[in-house]
Amino acid sequence: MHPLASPAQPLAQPLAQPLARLSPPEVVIVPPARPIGPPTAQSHPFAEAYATEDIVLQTARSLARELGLDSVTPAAGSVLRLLAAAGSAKAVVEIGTGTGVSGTWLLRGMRPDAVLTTIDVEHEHQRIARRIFQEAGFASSRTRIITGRALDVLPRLADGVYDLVFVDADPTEYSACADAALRLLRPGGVLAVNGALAGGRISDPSARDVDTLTIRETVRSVRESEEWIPAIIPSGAGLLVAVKR
Ligand SMILES: C[S@@+](CC[C@H](N)C(=O)[O-])C[C@H]1O[C@@H](n2cnc3c(N)ncnc32)[C@H](O)[C@@H]1O
Repeated sequence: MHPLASPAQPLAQPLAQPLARLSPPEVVIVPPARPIGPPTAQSHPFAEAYATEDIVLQTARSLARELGLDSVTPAAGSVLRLLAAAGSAKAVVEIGTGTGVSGTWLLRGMRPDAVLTTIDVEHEHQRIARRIFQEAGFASSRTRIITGRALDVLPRLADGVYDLVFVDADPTEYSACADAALRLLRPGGVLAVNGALAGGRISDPSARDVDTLTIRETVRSVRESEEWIPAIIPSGAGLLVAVKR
């Protein structure tokens, strides 16, 4: 187990050494030779290699792998950073903290005074993410880390004040999360949903598993809604992005 993942080492305490020196060789990963994450024909190797990750992101990604989590790929992370920067994002909601890969990319695009509200049902994942955000240089005031199920937490968040909502948790809840995003976002705010290509199954009519069906329905309803200006970005597992009119 990676030292940062050990329950015996409280992540709330500051690191005594730089993160690079804490990482044993087996978890210090080199930039990928092929796309990370679920295989998709659309995720281009050059786009993945173009988005380089530092030791903090590499460590967060490595810890996610140990926990069996799929983090956003570097290319998808760079798109999230771009969306946050393009919108001068001051308030962002993330559904699915994981170990903090996507959160770190988002924070790096957000304004210096911006706050990331990140939700996850697993406290253990968030304990690691909190430490990753700290190691990435973000003050604790820059993150609001809420433990709970997305559909329980989202109704408690304020209407119309968020610049970006990123969804990367339970695919069967994607439609409900997109509906919640419409309420949470200001006009001109952006929704981004990870996994929009459903692992390459999105356009395969014979794929009728519950995750694919829900993702397909979310992609369709966002495209047909008068309230969104949508696009699919085929980076990583695929991002459904949509601007709220
Ligand atoms: C794919 S991982 C997120 C990865 C993260 N976005 C990243 O790129 O670093 C999905 C996360 O969603 C969380 N999750 C699953 N179902 C959830 C739910 N209903 N509400 C909140 N979080 C949930 C899991 O515990 C897991 O940490």
